[in-house]
Amino acid sequence: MKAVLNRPKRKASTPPPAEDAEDSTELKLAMLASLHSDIDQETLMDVLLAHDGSVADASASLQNFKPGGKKTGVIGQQQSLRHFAVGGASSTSPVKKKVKSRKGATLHLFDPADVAEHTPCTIIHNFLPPDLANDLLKELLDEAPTFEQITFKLFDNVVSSPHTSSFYVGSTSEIQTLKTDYYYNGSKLNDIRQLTPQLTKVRPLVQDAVNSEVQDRIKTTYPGGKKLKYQSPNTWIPNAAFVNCYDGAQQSVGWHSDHLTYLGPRAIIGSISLGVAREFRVRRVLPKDEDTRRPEDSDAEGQISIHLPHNSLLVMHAEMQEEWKHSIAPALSIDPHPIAGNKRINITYRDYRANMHPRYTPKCKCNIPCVLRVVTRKRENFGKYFWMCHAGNIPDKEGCSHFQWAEFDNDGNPIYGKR
Ligand SMILES: O=C(O)CCC(=O)C(=O)O
Ligand SMILES: [Fe+2]
Repeated sequence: MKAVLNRPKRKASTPPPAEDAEDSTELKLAMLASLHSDIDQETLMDVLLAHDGSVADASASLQNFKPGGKKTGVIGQQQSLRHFAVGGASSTSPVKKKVKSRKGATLHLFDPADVAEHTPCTIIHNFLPPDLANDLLKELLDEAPTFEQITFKLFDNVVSSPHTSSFYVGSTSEIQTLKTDYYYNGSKLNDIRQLTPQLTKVRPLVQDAVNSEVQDRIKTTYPGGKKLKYQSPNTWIPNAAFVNCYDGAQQSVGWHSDHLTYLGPRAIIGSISLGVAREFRVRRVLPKDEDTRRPEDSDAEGQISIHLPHNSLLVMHAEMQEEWKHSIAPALSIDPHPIAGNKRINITYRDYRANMHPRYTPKCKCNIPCVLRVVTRKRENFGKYFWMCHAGNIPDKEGCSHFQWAEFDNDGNPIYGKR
């Protein structure tokens, strides 16, 4: 599930020490966002930078901030990057000249060909038969009032993500297993539900579409048409669905990447959007070592906004969780949806892998199964996976400093050598 910016400060630990600093900007950003939920993340980031990373100073200067001047917040300006490509709007071939993101500016993508070219995602518009999409939406709108906000520990505070969600699996025995064996942010989850009739009906359609998108992606994008190291060659089977509800323009989810602990490396996720159209922002994560940082890196980290209309399926491909972060940005305005009003429902279908069950994964000194993470800060170990203690995410608990490198075979199957 997601790593919703939930890294508390830890005491000195075993390597890689640079990971201690990981996400510190995002933590600060999340803190500011929870204090100023009406202000968009781009502005928060600018203000944070202008105050040399001091949350207190940035927050003080935001007390009198009036949202509105900088951005319209309205989705729907640009149609396709291909209109700007060499060869003009009539060209049907893919863009040859890469249009890159720029630091400080958001590149808005609406066209599936642009999304496939510039991000690790592909998108299918009008994915479900219209009536099925509406039935699924109605069913989940009925469920949503009982969803809860996810709370997480940020430094010494417990904060809530500004949206609600719930977690669904196929059978009562799976619910039981998830409740007793699995940990999220160091604790057990209580709200696990059985897949609803429409979620069950849509599941095989998502499975087929995602597997076929993955095959296409391998052919068109990865060098030599070969699957990536660690990418599973197995059929992707969505046995869990995480459902989010965003009620109104201000509800959002901060920058994060989804937890790999139960999905394994190079996880694939199929994400359906229903109701109000919102912006899904993505940005690349590059190593932050001062000495090896290249000037072009900051532009490559510029944010890209993917427009997610009602009844679209977004596939997050292999490199998404390791090398990119994503968020649902707060909007300044939204177009109400005829069925959902101001609400957006999102379903992320996921494949919980049997060989990543917590009965197999390493345990830390707190006797809790470790969380799987990936190095993103240091160029030296960039992309290497490791297991670490996440008991520190539990309010009032310290956690231990357990760390060990994680090993996988070429197909992404874990190798559990020493425990
Ligand atoms: O609402 C969305 O489209 C994304 C939700 C998300 O990132 C998550 O559930 O991890
Ligand atoms: Fe996510």
